[in-house]
Amino acid sequence: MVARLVRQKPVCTLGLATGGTPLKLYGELIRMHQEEGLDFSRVTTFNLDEYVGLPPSHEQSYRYFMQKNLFDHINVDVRNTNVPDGRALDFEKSGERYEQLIADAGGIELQVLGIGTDGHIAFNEPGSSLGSRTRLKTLAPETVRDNARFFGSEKAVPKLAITMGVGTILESRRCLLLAFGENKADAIAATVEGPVTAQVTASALQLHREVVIVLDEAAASKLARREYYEEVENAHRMLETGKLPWIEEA
Ligand SMILES: N[C@@H]1[C@@H](O)[C@H](O)[C@@H](COP(=O)(O)O)O[C@@H]1O
Repeated sequence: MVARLVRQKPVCTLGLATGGTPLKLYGELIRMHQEEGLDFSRVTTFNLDEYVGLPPSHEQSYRYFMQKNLFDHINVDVRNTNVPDGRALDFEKSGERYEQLIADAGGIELQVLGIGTDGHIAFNEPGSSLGSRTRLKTLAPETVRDNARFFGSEKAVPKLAITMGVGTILESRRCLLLAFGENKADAIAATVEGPVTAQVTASALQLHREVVIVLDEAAASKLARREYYEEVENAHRMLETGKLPWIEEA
């Protein structure tokens, strides 16, 4: 989906995420760049979020993550890559500036998303306004616990982040939500089949006009309507091949 967009629309704006989840996707984009010449030279990127207080050189900062896992290996112009400034002095202004940069770039064409175990997207923790914009956010205790593995201890995890808002994400033209592993199963079930609620900010995606969700079996395991989703996949496959069995049989 990402590669198709970059091929079809070389001048485009991507929204990117961090965390373990999108690593395979980034690895594949790097491979496609190196082996197939996938061209990122005119692509602009906006990342979802950044920890407060970490300089770009800090190994756990999201800027560092993006350089190491994607930007340093493709031909994107680093000046066209944007990550919220975790060391801004005035977070309100900095958030507004980030929103303006996104607007100036014509909005985000495709937003890549992971999901927290509490159902958050970016760092929009439970209780975040579904209309929120880029701003400062306090991390929930479960997020601090989840991320302690990267920092060595819970104490070392930054407790604040600057993050795109749910409202910002809802304005992207398309979203690609990725979730893998059993620990995401509850959050995915709540996101897809639960009510739209600020307690599970990913559930706001139910209001978005175009979201594709890619799951492994484990992350999908608590969905009640799995059989139907499999039918949807089959139907898409049928459309691709142009073969509709019920017409052939008629
Ligand atoms: N702010 C990020 C989210 O954008 C990400 O989706 C989540 C899940 O991370 P992982 O993919 O490592 O499970 O972690 C952090 O909270």
